[in-house]
Amino acid sequence: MTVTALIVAAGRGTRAGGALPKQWQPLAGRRVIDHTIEAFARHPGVGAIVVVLHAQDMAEAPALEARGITVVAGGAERSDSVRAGLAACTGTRVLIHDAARCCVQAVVIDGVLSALDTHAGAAPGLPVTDALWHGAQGAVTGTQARDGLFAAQTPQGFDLVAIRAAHDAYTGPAADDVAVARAYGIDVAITPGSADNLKITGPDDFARAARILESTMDIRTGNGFDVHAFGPGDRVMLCGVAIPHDRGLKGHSDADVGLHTITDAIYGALCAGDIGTHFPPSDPQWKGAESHIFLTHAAEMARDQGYTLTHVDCTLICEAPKVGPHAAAMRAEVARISGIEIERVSVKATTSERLGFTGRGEGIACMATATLVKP
Ligand SMILES: Nc1ccn([C@@H]2O[C@H](COP(=O)(O)OP(=O)(O)OP(=O)(O)O)[C@@H](O)[C@H]2O)c(=O)n1
Ligand SMILES: C[C@](O)(CO)[C@H](O)COP(=O)(O)O
Repeated sequence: MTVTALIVAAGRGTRAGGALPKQWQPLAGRRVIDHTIEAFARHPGVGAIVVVLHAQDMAEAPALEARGITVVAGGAERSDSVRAGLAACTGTRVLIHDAARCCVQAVVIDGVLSALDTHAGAAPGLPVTDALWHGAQGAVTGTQARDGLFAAQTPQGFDLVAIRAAHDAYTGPAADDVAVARAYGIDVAITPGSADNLKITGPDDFARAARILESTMDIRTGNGFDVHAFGPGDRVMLCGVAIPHDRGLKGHSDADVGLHTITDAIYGALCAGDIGTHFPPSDPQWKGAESHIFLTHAAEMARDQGYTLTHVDCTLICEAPKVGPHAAAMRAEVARISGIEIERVSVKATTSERLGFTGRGEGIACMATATLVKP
């Protein structure tokens, strides 16, 4: 059974407020929609992902498509967006999910997929546990029995052919895809929902979603420290930038002490040894190597293990050369090599007040930290 996750993200998020529609707002280190996509991308039962975007957000499409995601334009109502997305789905089953439910856990997806073995439709629901009232003008006007009532969540899963036919036959507003399915006669099982599977709707929901995501995240910090001695030369490589100097740095590779230290910080966060583990100095192929090779390797290793590099802080310790005039270029180079935004990279420098080996101008030391996050 091939399952496509259909993530609807074409709403404007008017109730949530903010400068951007809620799915594009930052939350716990990445955008809301990225958490949602990641939840399905890492689920072993999901074979393909279709994302429905608002026409004004189509500039985001190439980056999503580069991740193997199919992107289509949505419509004025949620049901229009679902219909547009269903046309692009492949396989036999579909999980229709709100981009705004970015904390969805694998166990909720598992429950829906299992129920689809015996039903044409399945969706998570939470039994209502609070007392229910009718109200008007700030006063209670009646009560409502809660027996048999559920709060509906997504993903709502269906046989693809059946839900396409149901949407084609449906007219008028629909609270969700279960309503559309039932109107067509599709039998829908209720599977276990989760209080954590909230839909970001109002401004306060961002903080709640961040707490949920952060409580399950694997957040790691690694540190690195390296030293290279000065030797003959007319420039030094620091954080990928060649800086004219009256001496060079000695080393087996290009001796870029900045990139070596950041690379070690990432390996440290991954508990993956150090630069010498992966690029032994005894191996002649790394003689004179450009150090971006090492940082690229560490950053890819982190990505392959599901981590996002969210921050790098690097401090160079030397009396000379002066780092300040080159710090912006260094940040840009570290960001480019590691594949992250420049705003996530800090490069700064200090002297050691003429004390010690750096103070005597015998070499350059460097320390760095790297933060990795896995949702
Ligand atoms: N025309 C629409 C409307 C909604 N959605 C998506 O449907 C999900 C649930 O809808 P809701 O929470 O109501 O989102 P918005 O419509 O964006 O919110 P608001 O009503 O506050 O504007 C969201 O992921 C939203 O992006 C969509 O794809 N197309
Ligand atoms: C589909 C849904 O998430 C089920 O709870 C919900 O109905 C969609 O959000 P909206 O606020 O009703 O548009």
